[in-house]
Amino acid sequence: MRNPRAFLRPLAVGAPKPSSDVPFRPSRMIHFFDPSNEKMAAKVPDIAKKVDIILGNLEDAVKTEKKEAARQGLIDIAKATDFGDTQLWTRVNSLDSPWVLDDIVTLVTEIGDKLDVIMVPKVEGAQDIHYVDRLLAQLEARAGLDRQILVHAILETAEGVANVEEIAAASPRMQGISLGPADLAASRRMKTTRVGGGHPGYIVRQDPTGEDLTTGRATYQQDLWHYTIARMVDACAMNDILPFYGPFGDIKDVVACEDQFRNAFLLGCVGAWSLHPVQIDIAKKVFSPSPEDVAHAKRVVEAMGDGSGAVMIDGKMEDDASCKQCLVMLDLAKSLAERDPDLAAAYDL
Ligand SMILES: CC(C)(COP(=O)(O)OP(=O)(O)OC[C@H]1O[C@@H](n2cnc3c(N)ncnc32)[C@H](O)[C@@H]1OP(=O)(O)O)[C@@H](O)C(=O)NCCC(=O)NCCSC(=O)C[C@](C)(O)C(=O)O
Ligand SMILES: [Mg+2]
Repeated sequence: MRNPRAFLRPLAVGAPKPSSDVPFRPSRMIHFFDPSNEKMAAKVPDIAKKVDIILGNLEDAVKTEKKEAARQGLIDIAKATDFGDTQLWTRVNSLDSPWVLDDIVTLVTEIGDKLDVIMVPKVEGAQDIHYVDRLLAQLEARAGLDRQILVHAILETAEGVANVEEIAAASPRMQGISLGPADLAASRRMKTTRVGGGHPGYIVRQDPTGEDLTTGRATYQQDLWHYTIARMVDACAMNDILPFYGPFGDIKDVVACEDQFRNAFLLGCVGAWSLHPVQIDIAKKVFSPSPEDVAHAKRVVEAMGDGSGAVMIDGKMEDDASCKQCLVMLDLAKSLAERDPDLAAAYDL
């Protein structure tokens, strides 16, 4: 582990200095596209205007024979597109794959000035982040970049979950972590076949009221991901980096997608992935606080003055701690309002 004074020193001569703060830009959805798919790629300039983050995916969901075309496609799109204040990310191939070294070297060299964040899949411990950290510093120095490219880890192995706190703290380059429920399910040998979401078999059942065990007992579906998301949120919050729910693979089930995203939002995640254009508006809706919640937060903060003491609002006690929750809500609303004129009008801040 690096000593605290060395933590913020560049890892290569001439590399940009690490920042002590992760920029908290609006990050409600990370929209995935396959840069080797011409139809998807053609939509990127328009989609980029609607999303907070657009991500060129090079890893799973890109066919083996298209890996190099996807890498080159992302370079071409990045060079040809003005992304405005939308963040450009990529997901590179996993660190044990034959493609990742060329992914990182080529992308930083060619479009390092345009890339905000590199998402690294299947991160298992701090050692994976340290490897990417040093490599990026060397490449940034060689490319003459004046700002660091940040790193986002996907939590998608049992080992990664067990080490999530050390992953979150591994480098000042860490921007955040996403849940990868499909690979994580496989790694844990969970008996599911889905990409995120619930399962009808994962339930609790009401106690029997008499001798009859088989009828009249309600069942309640439980959330398979609660433990992992909560643990990820804590690891991120304690290190001032950002937690995200990952993908929801049942594209047609927009209702359950909204539920899964909202659970993550309420637990502390700042955003989720959109795999299909239909999921962009779901994420925008869920990860933007409602105007009612923002109005309530404003009332509480105004009534609390310097934030100490206790007051009654609408029959409920408000104090320092509820005031702090309201400030979290207002900070988010303000940063979203700066980017989104409709929200600015709705929030009236
Ligand atoms: C699901 C799929 C196959 C349905 O694709 P489709 O073509 O069948 O859908 P569609 O409804 O017919 O599409 C309508 C139009 O939208 C376009 N379109 C469709 N999607 C997009 C998109 N994302 N961005 C931009 N455009 C898109 C599509 O090309 C089409 O264009 P057209 O009208 O001109 O014909 C397709 O949406 C897709 O491939 N999405 C991305 C999938 C992906 O990135 N998966 C990897 C992330 S999840 C993951 O890796 C797991 C994780 C974390 O690692 C772990 O849990 O372990
Ligand atoms: Mg995966």
